[in-house]
Amino acid sequence: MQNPQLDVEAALPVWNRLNNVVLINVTPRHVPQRGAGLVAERDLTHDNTGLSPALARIPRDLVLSHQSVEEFTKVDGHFRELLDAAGRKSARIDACLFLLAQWVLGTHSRPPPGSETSTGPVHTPWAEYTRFLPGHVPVPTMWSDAERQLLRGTSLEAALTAKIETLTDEFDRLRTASSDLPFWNALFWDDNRVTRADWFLVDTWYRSRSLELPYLGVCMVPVLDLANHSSAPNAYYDEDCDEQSAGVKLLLRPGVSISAGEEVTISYGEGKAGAEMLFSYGFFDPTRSTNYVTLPLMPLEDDPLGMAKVHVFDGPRTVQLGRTTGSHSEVTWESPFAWLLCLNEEDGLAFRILQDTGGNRELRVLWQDEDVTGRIEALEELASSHPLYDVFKLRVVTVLEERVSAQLERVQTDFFPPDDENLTEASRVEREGIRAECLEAANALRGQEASVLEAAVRTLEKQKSQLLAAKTVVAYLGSMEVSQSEQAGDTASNQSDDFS
Ligand SMILES: C[S@@+](CC[C@H](N)C(=O)[O-])C[C@H]1O[C@@H](n2cnc3c(N)ncnc32)[C@H](O)[C@@H]1O
Repeated sequence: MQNPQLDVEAALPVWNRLNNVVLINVTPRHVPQRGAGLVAERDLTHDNTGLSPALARIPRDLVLSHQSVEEFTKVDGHFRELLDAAGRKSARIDACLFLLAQWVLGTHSRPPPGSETSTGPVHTPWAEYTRFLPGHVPVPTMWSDAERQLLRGTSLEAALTAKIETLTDEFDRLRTASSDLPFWNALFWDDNRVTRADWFLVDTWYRSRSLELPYLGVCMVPVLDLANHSSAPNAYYDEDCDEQSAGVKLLLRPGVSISAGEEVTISYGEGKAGAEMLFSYGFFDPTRSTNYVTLPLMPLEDDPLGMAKVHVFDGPRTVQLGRTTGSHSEVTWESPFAWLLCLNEEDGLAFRILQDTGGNRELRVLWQDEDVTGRIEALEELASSHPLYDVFKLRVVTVLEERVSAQLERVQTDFFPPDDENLTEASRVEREGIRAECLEAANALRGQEASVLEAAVRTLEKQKSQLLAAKTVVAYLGSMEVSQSEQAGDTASNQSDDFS
């Protein structure tokens, strides 16, 4: 969809006045490399005493939250029809539908002939506000195919493929479901006004501009969403629950001074991994982002219980590797799912199907004959008192070492396949139209993840050697060898019987 973007410097002050948004000593400005931002109009100081001075106040009724979308369905019958047809599958989809509908209404002010009724369509301040939002956000869902290839081998690869499939599927379903609704058919699909790229863009707005508030939950707050991120922020936001002034406030941080012309920044979340920052916001600072890498795990190939394990496990089917700043050798890992993958029937893990009086069937998990269905994430703790705990841990460490080593090899593989040895990396970048900022971000992520994975392999190898030397493990492996040679002996004697 064509999105004639409104200029924040020229037009946002008018929108603010019309919608009771108050900016105090700050103003919207274009900021180099970051799109729009908020900038101090004069020197600001918080001397650590008294209340934090407010820099912006946004009324609560402007906030786009799950609750506000629900309330909106009560006044706009057309929108209610749209949400019902889309199936109300998640708060994110509903919020994105609200943004899309308001954006289309804002850019095509005339609704389809005969469609105006007492119950809609309703223009909200968002119909205009969406026109201040950027037409491009540098998150990888908006990258070209060639640019996305740069992320091969990083922890983002699988997440990105899954996200693109989800968004494509959502768009196809939306199109099918709303084509039967005359109002939305005329507004969205006549002349192919709304495209798949629009749905991707709306999702990007929501992902890169929403924040979490204690009472309103995940929401988008207009104008506050112009604040850019800094790892040393000078402002923060808070919810104002006072009935008279209910809304969201941007406040100066205690002990902070901002000079006139300086940017006002907030934190998008401390301790976010580089992959998460790139995925949600389209940028990250490799020197500041936390050294976390999260890798998906699959059931072991020959595990007959693999499907059942996936079915009963509600948590993330991943391993999280973390290296804290300052320590360059040790990596901690956490993976309740790996414990479930590595325990088996002979260890005391069992599955039972329970059927209630209504005929409903449910899969339950037992550990040492005790029902632990609600506690599967604590399997390591449950197994810690077992005499073979070190043997179990050796299995987990071995599986993780293989997984991490495979990922490391992949992330270190050249991402330009050698199809033409005469072409340099630079000429390939140019030929495939890869933008410099995508190459830079992907390289930074690959470098950061490779270094965490290398350290993780070293840690896991060390843990494996220590476990292999543990008394219980030595005794267990010894007993396994004896039983294997007895089996081999039995086979050999059977064979000699056969041949005699
Ligand atoms: C909540 S919006 C902030 C307003 C935005 N700059 C705009 O033009 O409307 C978040 C987006 O701003 C940009 N951004 C924010 N902080 C940044 C930073 N520190 N470095 C680079 N880009 C940043 C990214 O594109 C991010 O997805």
